[in-house]
Amino acid sequence: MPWKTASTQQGQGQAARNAGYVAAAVAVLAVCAGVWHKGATPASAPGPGETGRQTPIPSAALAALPSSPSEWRVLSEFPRIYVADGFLSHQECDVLRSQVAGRLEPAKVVEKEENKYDQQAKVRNNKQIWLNRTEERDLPEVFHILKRMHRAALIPEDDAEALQIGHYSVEEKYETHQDSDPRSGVARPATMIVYLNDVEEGGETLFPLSHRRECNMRWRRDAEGNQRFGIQNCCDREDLLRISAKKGRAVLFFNHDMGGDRDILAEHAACPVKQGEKWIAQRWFRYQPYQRLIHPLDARFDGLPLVPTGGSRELRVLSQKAPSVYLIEDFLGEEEVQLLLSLLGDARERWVSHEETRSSVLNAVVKRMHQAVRLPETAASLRLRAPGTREIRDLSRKRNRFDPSDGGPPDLDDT
Ligand SMILES: O=C(O)CCC(=O)C(=O)O
Ligand SMILES: [Fe+2]
Repeated sequence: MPWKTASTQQGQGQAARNAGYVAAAVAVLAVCAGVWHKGATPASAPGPGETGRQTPIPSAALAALPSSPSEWRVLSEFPRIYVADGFLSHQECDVLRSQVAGRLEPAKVVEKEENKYDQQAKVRNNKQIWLNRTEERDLPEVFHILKRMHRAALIPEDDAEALQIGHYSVEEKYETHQDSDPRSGVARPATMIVYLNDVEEGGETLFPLSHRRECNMRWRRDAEGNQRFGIQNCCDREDLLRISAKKGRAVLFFNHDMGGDRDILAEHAACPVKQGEKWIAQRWFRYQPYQRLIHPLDARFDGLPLVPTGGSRELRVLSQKAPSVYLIEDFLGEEEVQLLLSLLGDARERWVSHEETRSSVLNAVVKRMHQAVRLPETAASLRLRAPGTREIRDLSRKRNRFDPSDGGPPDLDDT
């Protein structure tokens, strides 16, 4: 296992330790601003509880709103790519699609060259719309989805471009590209895509990772001598990370590394749809407020736990920035708390590792912690002490490429 370092210190009685660990089932995540925000946070950025907030939704109305029971799976740590099935309900997918209402227009790319239209069609030939401020702010179904997207990415609600709804017909695609181009002043540290329908064939989101050169926008001859352009060379390859479009499935990926620089490995593409059509909702997250939209508070997920959340292990936002503080209830089960206490034994403090303990429970807890803060497993070691804390340190750039023979993501190619 990549996380390691073990040391023991003696002292402190069992009773005091137990008291300290009562809090262990609740995790408070303070996400270091330096990890997520490159440069200073603008002073004008509104935070929770500041002016502009609307009245919280009454608790009676909350029960009717769907929660997000989906678990995030880690597909890649460098770059960080996550997937959650059922992130949106089918009904929510339909609500987003219905916003399009005949407004689709050809999608554009940041382009500096002449002959823009041809170039664009070669790179990207699908259609899309951007929701407007009013739709994002005033439609409860929409803003609840947006709030959930931001909680999942651990990014403040106003740090994003408008939601896009995209559509691909047969043969429509988007060649390999990066979502972020800081040199042109377009820094999009993370992206979330939610598929709004099942695609019959094709239409996967492809991450070539270390095979980028084999998939870039050039003509190549395949084994049968056929000329194939760009991602046509890669979209049928079983050895590459391809995520098939399943209704409600979300993909979250980070376009910048943990130091804030654009990560070339986050390059990706939309494979051509072969049969059927493809609908997506896409959020491009920013480092700073972009639209200056303030969403109403939702007592299930904003602020201290006064109302029960929609489900166990839901993330509650205590503070969105400076610092970002999140709370997760029922983070550990009783059995897990007992296991951690037993690993501590008589020691006052102890660093524990999977190598040393061979504990599958510990392994699962550590993985869950990393998943919760959207950080690679190599980025920390687990220190047990009263009260229990998890330290994030050693942000080494150890590569952990997608390897299908490694267990990989289960059935991601099934539609
Ligand atoms: O549709 C997809 O799978 C990817 C879309 C995409 O990467 C984009 O629009 O930037
Ligand atoms: Fe993209």
